[in-house]
Amino acid sequence: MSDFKYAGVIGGGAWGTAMAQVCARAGLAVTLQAREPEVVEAINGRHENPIFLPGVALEEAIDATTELSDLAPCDFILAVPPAQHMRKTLEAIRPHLRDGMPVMLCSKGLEQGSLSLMAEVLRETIPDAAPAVLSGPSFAGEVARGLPAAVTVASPDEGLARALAEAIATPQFRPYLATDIVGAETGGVLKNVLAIACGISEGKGLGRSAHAALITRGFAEMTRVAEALGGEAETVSGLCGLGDLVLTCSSPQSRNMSVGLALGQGQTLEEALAGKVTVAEGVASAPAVRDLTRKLGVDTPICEAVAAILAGEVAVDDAIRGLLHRPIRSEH
Ligand SMILES: NC(=O)C1=CN([C@@H]2O[C@H](COP(=O)(O)OP(=O)(O)OC[C@H]3O[C@@H](n4cnc5c(N)ncnc54)[C@H](O)[C@@H]3O)[C@@H](O)[C@H]2O)C=CC1
Ligand SMILES: O=C(CO)COP(=O)(O)O
Repeated sequence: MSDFKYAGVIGGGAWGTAMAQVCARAGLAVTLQAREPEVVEAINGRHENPIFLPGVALEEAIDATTELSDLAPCDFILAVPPAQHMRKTLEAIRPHLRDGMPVMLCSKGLEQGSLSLMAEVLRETIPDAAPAVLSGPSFAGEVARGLPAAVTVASPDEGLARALAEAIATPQFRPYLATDIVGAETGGVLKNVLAIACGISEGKGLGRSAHAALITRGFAEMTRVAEALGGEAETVSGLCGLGDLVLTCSSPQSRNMSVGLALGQGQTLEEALAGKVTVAEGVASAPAVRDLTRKLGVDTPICEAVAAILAGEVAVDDAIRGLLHRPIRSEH
């Protein structure tokens, strides 16, 4: 049995709310910090999050607040803001955390500018935190409704990964353990960019064969990037890599895939994102992934094509033509 009894969740979006739900179902006390007072009011008063997770009845045990200081007594933190806001979020929570606080990073993105994964951002902002990563195929709506899901919980401290996993596990939410946080994070970053590619393919009506080719060649890109960053191919072959790639590339429930779908159907990026309060992380991560892989000298043609389309540097049809006209090469 884990000693963790009290979880603090930062971020009242769909995934932060779903993770608070998981923690409450696992029997933990939970405080969820959200930026929006109306989200806090709805969670505490009506046990729902109508802005980011509409239509889901939330556990009454979830206590919401706008104040990061209210997370001070927690045994561990789940950090779930959009990746581009992770640094300032961690800087803001830092004064309220005790030394060595376990922080489980649940966001999936690469920081623009620094080209840092979230664990690097954590190391720079709260150097004495004990890092962990939670990632895997898990749509917030499904998880929050109690449908089954399995994820990777990774930490270089195997004992911490186990303690966190045991604390949050329920019969519906099954964590597997890993020690490779670089691999675990890289999978989550790239699958979002690759899901945009799959959405574009779907929107253009390119068929199931193209879809399978994109997933497979995208997985090759993911593996190369993870290894170049010091992660392991075995990690990305698991839930946090291949598993999440398959999920996110296969359902318009994915915000990333649906952005791609809209682009493939001829919308501009501005049109595809118009009026959305939710985040499609691949849009912000794609240029950072391109900068990083060029720096690393890793070949990622699909991610490059997505970055170029999103930046308006190339038309969708030209990007597809470019991918299909690459020189014939060895598959492995
Ligand atoms: N929704 C899902 O099914 C899953 C999402 N994730 C990851 O969780 C992370 C958060 O995504 P969601 O909870 O889905 O978000 P969301 O799209 O439901 O909501 C947007 C979130 O962004 C926050 N936000 C907006 N502007 C901000 C700012 N300036 N500073 C800080 N926060 C700001 C909002 O308060 C809200 O919490 C992302 O990295 C995503 O990839 C991971 C697994 C599943
Ligand atoms: O990460 C997710 C599922 O594992 C959610 O994907 P989207 O952010 O594309 O909706």
